[in-house]
Amino acid sequence: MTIYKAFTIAGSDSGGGAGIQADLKTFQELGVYGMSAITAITAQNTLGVQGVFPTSTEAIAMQLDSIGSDLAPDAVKTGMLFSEEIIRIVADKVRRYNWRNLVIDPVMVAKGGSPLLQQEAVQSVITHLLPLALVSTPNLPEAEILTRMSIRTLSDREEAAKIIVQMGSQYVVMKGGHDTSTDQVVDLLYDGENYIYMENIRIETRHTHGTGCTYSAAITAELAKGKNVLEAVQIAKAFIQSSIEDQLGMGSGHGPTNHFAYQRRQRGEIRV
Ligand SMILES: Nc1ncnc2c1ncn2[C@@H]1O[C@H](COP(=O)(O)OP(=O)(O)O)[C@@H](O)[C@H]1O
Ligand SMILES: Cc1ncc(COP(=O)(O)O)c(N)n1
Repeated sequence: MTIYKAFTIAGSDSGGGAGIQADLKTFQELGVYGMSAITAITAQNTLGVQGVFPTSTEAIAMQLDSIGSDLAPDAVKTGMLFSEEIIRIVADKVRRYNWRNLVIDPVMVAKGGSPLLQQEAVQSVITHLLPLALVSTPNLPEAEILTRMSIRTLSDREEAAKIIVQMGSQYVVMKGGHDTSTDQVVDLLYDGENYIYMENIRIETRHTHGTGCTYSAAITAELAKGKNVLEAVQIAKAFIQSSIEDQLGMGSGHGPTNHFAYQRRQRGEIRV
């Protein structure tokens, strides 16, 4: 049996709901071997981010070289990259090791409002990273910052998706979780030609810490197994939907999603 390998380049979340921890749990649940390079350590729980400690650029470059020189990932994702300097190193190594199945989650701000990307680094995401992306997964505020447009209507989303594809990302998944004006969550997948809408009932919950990380990790895991982008996004959507629905209810703030839920449902252990 072939075991496919997925690699996450992201920040550590001590609370275990987002970042590296969410990515590795998701990889494991979806049956791929997980590897990681840590760009920053965050002291974090369901109440917020108490501290951010970027990893040294030397340590980041070495982690990327360790993977690149030996463990050939089948798909790679990026999460919290924090600074322009870190983005440049990551982009350089992605090109050097020819990592093509690349998912960019342009993480900017944690749910509680703490910055996870320095403002001056936004331009490097556009210049250095998006052109390398097979898929990018901005949420609505991130898409607004990347495109410098205000996104209110579905046609605004389509226009913003077009701009992000023009920036070089082959596919864009614009996540709709932040639009709380309806009882649906609407994600949009754009491949440069077709707009595909994915709609789900909005689950009423405060436990959405790490949804974006988990969703992009699930896309990465499925790409690692050889799924095409549409298939990978559809499976990831089912994964994130189950993990929000079957709440763990941990902590007194924004709790983590339930990374066990999707597989437990597949095995019939949780009734839908
Ligand atoms: N309350 C919710 N109910 C159902 N799906 C949600 C909910 N919140 C987010 N999602 C889904 O979770 C994924 C991540 O969404 P989003 O919150 O927009 O991104 P981020 O976590 O990066 O801020 C998307 O697929 C989105 O549709
Ligand atoms: C280390 C780290 N990376 C990313 C996020 C974003 O989390 P979310 O997916 O909830 O936006 C986070 N809170 N912490």
